[in-house]
Amino acid sequence: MLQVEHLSGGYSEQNILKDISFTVERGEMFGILGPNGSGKSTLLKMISRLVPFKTGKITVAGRPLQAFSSKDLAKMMAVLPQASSEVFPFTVKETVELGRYAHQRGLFHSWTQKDESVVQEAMELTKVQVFQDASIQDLSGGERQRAFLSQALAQEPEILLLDEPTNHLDLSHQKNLLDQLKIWTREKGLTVITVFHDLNLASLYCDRLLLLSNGQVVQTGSPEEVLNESLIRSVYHTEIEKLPHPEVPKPNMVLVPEIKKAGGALKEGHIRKDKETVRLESPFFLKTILSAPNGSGVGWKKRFKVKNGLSANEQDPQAIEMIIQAERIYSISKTFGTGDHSIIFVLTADRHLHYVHTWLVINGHADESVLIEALATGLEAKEKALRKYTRSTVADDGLAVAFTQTGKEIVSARPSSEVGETILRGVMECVEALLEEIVLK
Ligand SMILES: Nc1ncnc2c1ncn2[C@@H]1O[C@H](COP(=O)(O)OP(=O)(O)OP(=O)(O)O)[C@@H](O)[C@H]1O
Repeated sequence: MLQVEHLSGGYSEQNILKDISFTVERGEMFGILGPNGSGKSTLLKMISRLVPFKTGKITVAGRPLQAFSSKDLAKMMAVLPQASSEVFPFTVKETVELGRYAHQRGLFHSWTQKDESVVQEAMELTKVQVFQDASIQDLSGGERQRAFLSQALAQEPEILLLDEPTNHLDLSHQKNLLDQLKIWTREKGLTVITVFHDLNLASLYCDRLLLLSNGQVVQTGSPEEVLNESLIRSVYHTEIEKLPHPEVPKPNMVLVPEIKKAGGALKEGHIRKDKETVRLESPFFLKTILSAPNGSGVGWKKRFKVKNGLSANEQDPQAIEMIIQAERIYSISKTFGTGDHSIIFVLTADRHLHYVHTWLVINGHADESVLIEALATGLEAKEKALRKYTRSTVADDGLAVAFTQTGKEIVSARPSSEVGETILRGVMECVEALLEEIVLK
């Protein structure tokens, strides 16, 4: 539908865009990303012929861009520019009606039934009919954005060029707009080329992305290919992490603020014990993965508690609570390693080992995969130790692995890794110590 080949040019002698090439297929939703000033708007302006290019070629539906008359080009593509505070004092409906200009014929442009129905439909889709008689100057930023989108749709284009279309829109209007555009690409074959600042919206909605930096293409491809963690970090010069979206197979990029560096190393001194409870109070949040009968999952927690089933429940979203149905709780804690290279083991049980809850507090930094590895290794360690020493049946035990997310970067917690071996050894020694504790008391 659109072919851009070796495009270069700018506003003066100096080229803003340098040797840009890409193609966009009919019915595709194509996103343009890049830092401020990288040339995204300039690229849209060259495609819509608002800014001439110096060298290269743009082909639209098989024809060179220059070969289109202004009216033919307006029927082919509509542009929603970056929101501006300067607008003419037209009503919303008059503004949308301007979108029909290219479709009107004859010297005395007559307004047809078709024009009216297209305008009504465009207003309906963008939900601006309610203020169709209001002056566009009196609308909020988001309402204006929708009115101009309505104007672009009234043009009935084959290609829609959008410059940050979700700017000024609240969450539900962002979603409605992008969902609607996606439906049009699928059902009507509309081609959408859109600039995005929000990497996650681009990831969710675009079929392919183009990443610009200093007027040059850094990468084109699927969201998975373009939203590469190290590439995004180097282009945007910022700390970012890539996670899978929880519901759809698209990457989700999350900013990592500098304040997250708060923290430190935890010690056994943070643990408090008595006959009915064992508590660990961390002064900062720990990244925690939990496998427990009353709920498993990943989250940030500060307090860890094992209590006997006789005391009252506390609803504390920052806490992990495990229960032992016995009057007396036996516990053991040990530290392996030193300082910010250490693991604190805390095991709690009842006299008959019907319940053996395990906490592994790891002074170190782990990504999602290491978190999962540590949990799996912890489960394996506990099963091995308990099978060797005591029980053969599986009980309702809880296992929590918590990382301080400061200090050493842990690259693996599989059983064969250094951390994995420590987990296997530590759990075994703690089970032995726990048995001694029970026998002695
Ligand atoms: N009309 C103009 N005359 C001269 N230079 C311009 C003009 N418009 C933009 N530029 C320059 O061209 C470069 C690219 O601007 P452009 O607006 O295309 O970037 P962008 O990627 O869209 O940025 P942003 O994310 O901030 O909207 C910038 O250095 C900008 O200063």
